[in-house]
Amino acid sequence: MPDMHTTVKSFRNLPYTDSDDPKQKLDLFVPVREEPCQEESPIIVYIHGGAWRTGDKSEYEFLGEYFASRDFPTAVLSYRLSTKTPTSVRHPTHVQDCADAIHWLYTQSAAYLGYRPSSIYLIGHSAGGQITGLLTLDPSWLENLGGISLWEAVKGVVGVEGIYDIPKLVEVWPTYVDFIQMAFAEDTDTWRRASPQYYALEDRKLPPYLVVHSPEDELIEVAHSERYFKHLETMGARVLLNTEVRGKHFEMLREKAFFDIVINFINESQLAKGSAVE
Ligand SMILES: N[C@@H](CC(=O)c1ccccc1NC=O)C(=O)O
Repeated sequence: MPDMHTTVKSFRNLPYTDSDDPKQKLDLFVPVREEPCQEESPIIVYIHGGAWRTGDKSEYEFLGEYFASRDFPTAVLSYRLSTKTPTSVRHPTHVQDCADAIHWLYTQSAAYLGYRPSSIYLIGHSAGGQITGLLTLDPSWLENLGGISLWEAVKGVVGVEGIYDIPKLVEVWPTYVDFIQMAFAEDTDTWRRASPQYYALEDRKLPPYLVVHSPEDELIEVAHSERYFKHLETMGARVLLNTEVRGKHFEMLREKAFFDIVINFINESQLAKGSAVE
């Protein structure tokens, strides 16, 4: 783990809806500043992976701690998983929960941050990459959340070893059909509609988008990210592909190189935003 900088205060298990389901909660990691800072930092939202059936925010505290120590308040989300067969939780519940969490952060997190976050950066790993992809490419998710549109507040997206094309994933890895059916049922049309690869933005500009994939990923092939990257390139100006962070599917998240490229991406996107001529 890289060195920490700023002291971090954390707030755990904040419920982001009225439900008392332990999965509809988030942990918030906030940099403690000695002096009020000039500019409001953007907030990072981390959406974990685990094939929509495993994983929990508690396993990714290290990411919240680290990004907050580098002055970025960070929310690490849990969302309801598709664990049992037959399952009651299926797509689009995962995406809906994460959209609800983002809405909560916008409307309620000022009590913890001291300001309302108007710039949001989404990071999604693996199954979380599917969720962040849909939140970005299907704007209906972040629009009309309690009468406000948060789509424009998303200033950048990082997809990390994401699942973007479910039919293709199952074609390449036939055994994955088990967890895909648990989360998306059997209908391959639903698989397609749940895949960011098949969405394109019309009349809007794609936010800056970084696609990261370790060449040592043992669970998803780099070509999966390359195809998604090519698709994004047709829609946006600032789309980046990085295949330099080493490490296996879950291990690469702890690499210093991973933290560095995410922080660079956010800093550069913030600068580009400031100088953008609209
Ligand atoms: N540990 C997971 C497996 C998993 O996470 C996974 C397996 C293959 C391809 C992608 C995966 N995760 C994506 O979120 C499970 O037990 O279902």
